[in-house]
Amino acid sequence: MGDLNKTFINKDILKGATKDSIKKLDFKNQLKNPVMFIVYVGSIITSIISVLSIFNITNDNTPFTITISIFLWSTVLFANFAEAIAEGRGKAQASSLRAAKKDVLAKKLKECNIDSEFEMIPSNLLKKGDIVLVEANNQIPADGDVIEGVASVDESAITGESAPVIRESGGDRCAVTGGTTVVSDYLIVKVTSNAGESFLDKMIAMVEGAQRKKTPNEIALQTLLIALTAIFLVVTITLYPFSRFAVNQNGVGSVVSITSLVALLVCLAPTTIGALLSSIGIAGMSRLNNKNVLATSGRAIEAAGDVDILLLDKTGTITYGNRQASEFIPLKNVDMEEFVYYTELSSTLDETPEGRSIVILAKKKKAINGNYLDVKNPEFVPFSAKTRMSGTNIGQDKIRKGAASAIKEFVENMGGNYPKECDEIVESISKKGGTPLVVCKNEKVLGVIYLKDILKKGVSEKFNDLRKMGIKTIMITGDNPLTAAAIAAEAGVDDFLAEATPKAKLDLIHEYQRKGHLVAMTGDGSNDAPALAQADVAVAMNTGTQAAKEAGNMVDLDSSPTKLIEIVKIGKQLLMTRGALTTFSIANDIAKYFAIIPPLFIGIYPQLDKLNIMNLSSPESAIMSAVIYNALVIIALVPLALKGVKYIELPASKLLSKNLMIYGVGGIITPFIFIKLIDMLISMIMFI
Ligand SMILES: Nc1ncnc2c1ncn2[C@@H]1O[C@H](COP(=O)(O)OP(=O)(O)OP(=O)(O)O)[C@@H](O)[C@H]1O
Ligand SMILES: [K+]
Ligand SMILES: [Mg+2]
Repeated sequence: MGDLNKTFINKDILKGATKDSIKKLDFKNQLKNPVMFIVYVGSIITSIISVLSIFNITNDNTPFTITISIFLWSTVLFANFAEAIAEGRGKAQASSLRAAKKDVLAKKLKECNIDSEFEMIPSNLLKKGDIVLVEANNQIPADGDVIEGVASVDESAITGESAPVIRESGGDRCAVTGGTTVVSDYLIVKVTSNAGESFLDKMIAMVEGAQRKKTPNEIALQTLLIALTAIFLVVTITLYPFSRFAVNQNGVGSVVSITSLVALLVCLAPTTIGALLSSIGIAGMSRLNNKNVLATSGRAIEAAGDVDILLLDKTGTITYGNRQASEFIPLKNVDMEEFVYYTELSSTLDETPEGRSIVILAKKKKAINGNYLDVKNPEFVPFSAKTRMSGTNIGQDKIRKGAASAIKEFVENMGGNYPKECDEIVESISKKGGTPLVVCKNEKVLGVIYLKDILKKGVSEKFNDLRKMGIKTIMITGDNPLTAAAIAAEAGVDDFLAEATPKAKLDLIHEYQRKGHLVAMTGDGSNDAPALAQADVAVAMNTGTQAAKEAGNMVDLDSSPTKLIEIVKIGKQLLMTRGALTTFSIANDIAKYFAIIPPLFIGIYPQLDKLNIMNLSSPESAIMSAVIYNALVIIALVPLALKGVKYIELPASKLLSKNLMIYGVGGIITPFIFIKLIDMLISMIMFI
């Protein structure tokens, strides 16, 4: 994200996180994480016992109790720290975004025209529906839609991309973002969001994690962790009367102390994953931000890990989306002058980029032909993705331009016939990947406009990578099948759907979802919005319309059609990291079991000696070592939780067995080694 802070961790983040881990000690905050709450309560209990034993009110082992109490508090603090540091990275990103969000004076117009009267008002007082004029070198004061003008806009404050982009009224590139700057010309903008609800505000809230909700997967895992903890809680509590009973029966040993039981509970509970769970999620979000993608839903990031179908809009997504008129081709019996006249007439009021480019080309031609447009009361018929045409009515005459199939139907409905010659021109343009627009006057076809568009750079290799990841790519376009086929071949997508209406796009997604696929969709236009709203992972291009951005659950600031590769990797990595750390955490407990149970009960049941394979120096030292290890392992794993486990391209089953090997077996062995080492260290210290 451009000037967003991309550093993994720096001094300020560390400092802030340290402070926050203490702030997070408050009761209400601790309650949010039930597994860690148990440790929190345990810390309080052992602290009280420590105080009581210092004043000899109880006859507990004072150094032992104090040590346990210190390390239980550390466990809680380390868990807080893990979460705080994950949030800290987001906060650092947010503060550099805030720097882009300056209040400016806006020229609020009385009417929608450049010569209108205006008043200067601070941008934070602008409301939805206000109309503002933004001239060259001025910052756009709020999010909005361009209703007049074409200008280049510097969006680097948000995207980090230094090359200015074109923003213009009418088409899929009419949305502007508050905080960006007009570089040349002027724009008249209708404000679409109130102060405090802008895209930048939302971005800031997102990267700060303020809006992060737990995903269903996370909730399911947390429920499992709580259940495990509850079982251990019951087991531990019953051990107390049990040990009392056993001591009375056998007449040997001593009753297990409350401190030891608390320690046992904390060691058995899945505290490692409990402490790191939320930071894994926040870090995933952060990694996505670093790739210039903003996600409004954590669930979408997880879904991205399992996506197997990607639908892409053509114009504006796979191509740059500035379809420009490049050639006029009249039919044989129509002369160029007449054709140019009607082409311009069909587009004079068409505010789409296509329409405007047609007028520009017509004006160029007219400079040669010297033909002037002079009509009374034209009635404009705007373009819609459903009719796939636009035009002008003058008196009885209906002049139209649009997709060949749409014009064919129009002409035939009016009793005309659609000439074969036109089909041939349309075909030759389409085969080159161009968009043909057929022009007609009532029932008579006049000729064809050739609209050119350019493929975004480097897409075809990237689609190859998606294929390797097992993702099928399908381009969907309102264009005709031949144009679609040409662009599909050039871009290297697996399949395409042509002449798609917004509803057809939506239906296609429904169909795949019904068959059990997880569907991602990338699009930029208002006509993509319904499909984006339905897709499991919906990436809107930043260059796209407000409607598309609102319907999606992610915005790609780079407007790259292949950004999904990165998104999928981050999604997979997030799921893998969570799985790996859960496995590790639970495997760890097996070793702790062997470390703690034998020394705890050996006094009562000498037979337990056989289980004492770790041969730790004393029961107290064994319990302390297990608790210290349990605390330190959280800190040790923070970097892994933040960075994520390494992503490798392997089939899911192989990946699972590989991870089970590393984190499962590793999780059993590691604590044996470290608990033994800590125990040796403790007995050395005691000896000194
Ligand atoms: N201004 C216009 N006037 C008349 N017809 C148009 C205009 N713009 C586009 N068309 C026609 O309508 C078709 C659908 O355009 P639309 O922009 O809705 O496509 P889409 O569904 O967004 O897919 P894509 O983004 O790939 O074009 C175009 O292929 C073109 O033939
Ligand atoms: K534990
Ligand atoms: Mg489009």
